[in-house]
Amino acid sequence: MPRRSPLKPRAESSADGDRHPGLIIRHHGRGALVETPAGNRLECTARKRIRDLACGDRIEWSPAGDGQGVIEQVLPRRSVLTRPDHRGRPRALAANIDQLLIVLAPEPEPTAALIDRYLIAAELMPARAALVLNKSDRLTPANRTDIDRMLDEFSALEIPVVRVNTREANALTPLTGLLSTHTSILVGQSGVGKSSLVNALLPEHELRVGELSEASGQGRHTTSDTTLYHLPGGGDLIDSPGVRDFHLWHLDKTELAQGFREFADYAQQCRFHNCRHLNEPGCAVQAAVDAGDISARRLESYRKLYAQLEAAEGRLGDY
Ligand SMILES: Nc1nc2c(ncn2[C@@H]2O[C@H](COP(=O)(O)OP(=O)(O)OP(=O)(O)O)[C@@H](O)[C@H]2O)c(=O)[nH]1
Ligand SMILES: [Zn+2]
Repeated sequence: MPRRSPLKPRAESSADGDRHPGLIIRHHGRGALVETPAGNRLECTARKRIRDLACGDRIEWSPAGDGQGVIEQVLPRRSVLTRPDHRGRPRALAANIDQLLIVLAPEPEPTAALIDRYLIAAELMPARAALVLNKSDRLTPANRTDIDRMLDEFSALEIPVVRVNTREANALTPLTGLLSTHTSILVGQSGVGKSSLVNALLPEHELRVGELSEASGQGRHTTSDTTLYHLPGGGDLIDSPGVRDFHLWHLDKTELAQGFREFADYAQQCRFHNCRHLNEPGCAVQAAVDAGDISARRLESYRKLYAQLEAAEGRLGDY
């Protein structure tokens, strides 16, 4: 390794030649808004061979004149969120997410089975998961007990749970804490308050969208574009209507058990190495349920999903 000359500090590039590192803030077709480590933003076009670019991708770019750049390479991703395009082929929507925040609320009434599905998605991405109970101002003596019981089951799986609302000042503090060191997305049922949370977390949201449009000089983006936001309290949020709508599109039934984190230690002890934990003899996951170490509801949820996957040949229905 040649030693760096103290007189010639490298530019912000640590890449070879005229290549510089960057982060995709937003992309549209072959173009993308790229942020440099110093926080500058420039419009770039991707080389033709780069097929699948996504918001959140770490890339290398080279200057192309006019203050614009060319994306030369996409660096390996730690995770990717895909959804089918109009032909049903998976397309990357967002990359390098490391936290899935599952938003729920007293209304619409949450179901544990739906949370299970989001948790499977998180485990398989892989990303850390946390539950965000929004509209905490709507908790009543009547609905609180059921919700607490449901959330306790997930807390026992060491999944963080926070209670927030978008109506009171400072009521988002537990959420900003969770967000601060991660690249997160907010997912959840319609009406739980995802848009309200994004607006509350990004008070200058509208302004920022305007700025981005000006920076790109293209005005090509629409409100449906997936965008990465740096949060005022630290951490990044990747958001778009498509991301919020996220659900599991494809899942192999043989992967399903990996989505139930508490099964792992027991599954190794099943009599058959390829035990499906359905009704096989010597199933250690079933034994753990009988011993009260795993929730019977979770195993039941797994079995229902397994049956659905088998019936639908690998495609999960909509949430
Ligand atoms: N009481 C109360 N209402 C809230 C809170 N947050 C959001 N709401 C209301 O809940 C409703 C749904 O909020 P949205 O932010 O549109 O929910 P969403 O999850 O984005 O819904 P979709 O766009 O359909 O996915 C709106 O009427 C909000 O005003 C909250 O903390 N407390
Ligand atoms: Zn088993």
